[in-house]
Amino acid sequence: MALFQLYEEPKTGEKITIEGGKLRVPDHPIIPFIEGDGTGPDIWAAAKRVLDAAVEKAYGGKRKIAWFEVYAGEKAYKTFGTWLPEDTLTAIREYLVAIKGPLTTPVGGGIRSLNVALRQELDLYACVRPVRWFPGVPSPVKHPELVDMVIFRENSEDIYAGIEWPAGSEEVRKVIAFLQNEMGVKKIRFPETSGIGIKPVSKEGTQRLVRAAIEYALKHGRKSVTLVHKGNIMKFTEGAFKNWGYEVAEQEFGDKVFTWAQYDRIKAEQGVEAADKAQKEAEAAGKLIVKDVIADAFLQQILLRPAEYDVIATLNLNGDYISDALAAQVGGIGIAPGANINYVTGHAVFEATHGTAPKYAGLDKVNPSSVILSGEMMLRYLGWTEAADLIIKAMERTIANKTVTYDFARLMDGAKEVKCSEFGTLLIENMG
Ligand SMILES: NC(=O)C1=CN([C@@H]2O[C@H](COP(=O)(O)OP(=O)(O)OC[C@H]3O[C@@H](n4cnc5c(N)ncnc54)[C@H](OP(=O)(O)O)[C@@H]3O)[C@@H](O)[C@H]2O)C=CC1
Ligand SMILES: O=C(O)CCC(=O)C(=O)O
Ligand SMILES: [Mg+2]
Repeated sequence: MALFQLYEEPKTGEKITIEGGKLRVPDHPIIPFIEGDGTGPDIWAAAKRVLDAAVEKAYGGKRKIAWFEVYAGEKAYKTFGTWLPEDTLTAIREYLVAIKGPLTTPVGGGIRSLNVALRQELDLYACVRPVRWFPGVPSPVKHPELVDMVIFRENSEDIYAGIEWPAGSEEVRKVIAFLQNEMGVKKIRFPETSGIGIKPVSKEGTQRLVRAAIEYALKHGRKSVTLVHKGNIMKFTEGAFKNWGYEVAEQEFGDKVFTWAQYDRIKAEQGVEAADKAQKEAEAAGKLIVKDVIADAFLQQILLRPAEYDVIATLNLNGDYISDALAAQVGGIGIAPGANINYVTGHAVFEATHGTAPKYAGLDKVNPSSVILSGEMMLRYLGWTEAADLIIKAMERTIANKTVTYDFARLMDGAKEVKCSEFGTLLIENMG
């Protein structure tokens, strides 16, 4: 039986596979891409040229990506009458690694997020968003160079999962009646006019995310993993995230880590001096410190004391807010990349942190760096580090030359504003 109902199978290229937890990447891997809505076509066009040029330059034609266009969002709806064709999910399941532009989600009604649907359907449980500063990028803070964090955002649960019912509906009446009559809930302030959303947070979901964050931190020699939560208020979801996070750290990583839960136990038994001493010894021994902070305090501390934070592990909605807030400190979401990954199956969809920026659609104006750097993450994920390094080098040079898109140009003295496509061309020129 044919693999696809709507698409033709790619005629060139080979499948990326996974064996014993390790990706096997052929020289001509088939990589599905989704162009995206709004500014998606502009930034994707620039990104594809840059990624192809980096691979060509790094491997002199020996390696080349076999791009395979798959559809989602407005283009899918116009072409096939459906927002997210099953074929698109099949393609990503089959070829393992994909990259996408942003997709529109209407507010307050209409279709549910296709971005979230892709993450849920493919169980891409970790949303990984590195935030670093490139010298010369305009920033609202005095020391943007101190921001060097990698956010691990849980990607499959939380209030973000989309389990909710609108005010006045038959469904919401049933849920509210159940809560009031069977669960003894008396705290719904306006039951007649409330919509209800549900926030599932599980031990499995938390621990696979925190495990991925700790493994990443250990592999890359990072100093700490911070669990960011609002566990003082949402005790059994966000508070449990913190407890389960410490549990997986201690049970699975043993003496490679020192946790603040351990610190608290030593403090309770032997006093604060002994706890401080134990933490200092752990730091001196190069152990990874696993700590936690309440989300609102974290948002002010990343502005005031960013050097104290490194890898961040957090829940879905917190991670969404933190991604954009941190990106602002290093120049904005125009340069904020990301990946949605299942570290067990190897499935990964790379995408920018930002959305479709609809007011700029078709103007060839916005910054393509976010999707280009998502592609750079993808190349690294494939093990094509030489090509990835070329992109970083080109990005550093192009920004240092002050030839930048509108978002940087408006805040940079003496900058020359270039179009989205021109920025892509400059990156290619600056790879040499
Ligand atoms: N993963 C995804 O596909 C995502 C999709 N979305 C969806 O995108 C749509 C629009 O969302 P919205 O809240 O406006 O957020 P956006 O991220 O699309 O845009 C907000 C602002 O961010 C700046 N910006 C965004 N992209 C770039 C870029 N490439 N270069 C420079 N600046 C950029 C612009 O700022 P300025 O106005 O200052 O120039 C823009 O107005 C919604 O439907 C939303 O659901 C949102 C986030 C993620
Ligand atoms: O899916 C959407 O429309 C928004 C998603 C989002 O903001 C994000 O994942 O950061
Ligand atoms: Mg977001």
